[in-house]
Amino acid sequence: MTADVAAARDEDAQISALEALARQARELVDAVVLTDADPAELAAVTAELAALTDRLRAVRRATPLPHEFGPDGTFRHLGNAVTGACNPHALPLVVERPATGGSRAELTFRPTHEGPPGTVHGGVTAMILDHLLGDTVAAAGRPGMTGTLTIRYRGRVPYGEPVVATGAVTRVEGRKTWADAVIADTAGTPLVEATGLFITPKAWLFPGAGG
Ligand SMILES: CCCCCCCC/C=C\CCCCCCCC(=O)SCCNC(=O)CCNC(=O)[C@H](O)C(C)(C)COP(=O)(O)OP(=O)(O)OC[C@H]1O[C@@H](n2cnc3c(N)ncnc32)[C@H](O)[C@@H]1OP(=O)(O)O
Repeated sequence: MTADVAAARDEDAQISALEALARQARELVDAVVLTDADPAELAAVTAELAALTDRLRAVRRATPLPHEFGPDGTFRHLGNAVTGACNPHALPLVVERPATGGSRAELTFRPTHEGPPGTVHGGVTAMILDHLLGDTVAAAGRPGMTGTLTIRYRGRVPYGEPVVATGAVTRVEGRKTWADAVIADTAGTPLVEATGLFITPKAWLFPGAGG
């Protein structure tokens, strides 16, 4: 085994272990939101969690996991707030890019995403749509930063039930790209609609230009 292959296997093992930790941390958050344990039990669990937090902090990175190209050549950001498999905060959203164009994701929100009673928080759905729009423009070869994001909340988004998010580019002009996205129920009824204007930074047109 060459040193390169050994290093790649070490990295794979590190990432798999981090993904497992992030999944468990999501389970923990869900358990916290729904627990009905008594105060003594809550205090005991809190003390154990404080000890675990100290153990993780003992070996600390300076920054979250980087944006990078994975072993299969595709772009990945394992620490991303929306898609990052190693980020407990992430849903995580798994985005597909259908051959017909645009982006698509099936997702199920959890009680931890609740805003109004029985309804997913509007900021959470906006975050998902922002990311899906960003992926949609990137899939069209026009990666960009969100310039504006307009949301129309048409119906309550439930948690605990699958919904589908889809996005498509609608217009391009110079470094600007507009796209629409929607979260719909499985019957196709739109619940939240979004329009975004994305601006491709000059540096991304000519990577390395720095401007
Ligand atoms: C090597 C490439 C690597 C790429 C890798 C990507 C892979 C992707 C893969 C997977 C998908 C990931 C998906 C992520 C999705 C998440 C997206 C977010 O959450 S983004 C965070 C929130 N947004 C910000 O933080 C922006 C902060 N703002 C800025 O950085 C700048 O203001 C920026 C880039 C938006 C524009 O800066 P300027 O200097 O390039 O723009 P100027 O030259 O001033 O303007 C150009 C034109 O755009 C208009 N413009 C600029 N900003 C605007 C705005 N905010 N709203 C409307 N128009 C704007 C201007 O009026 C101008 O228009 P006129 O040419 O005159 O017609």
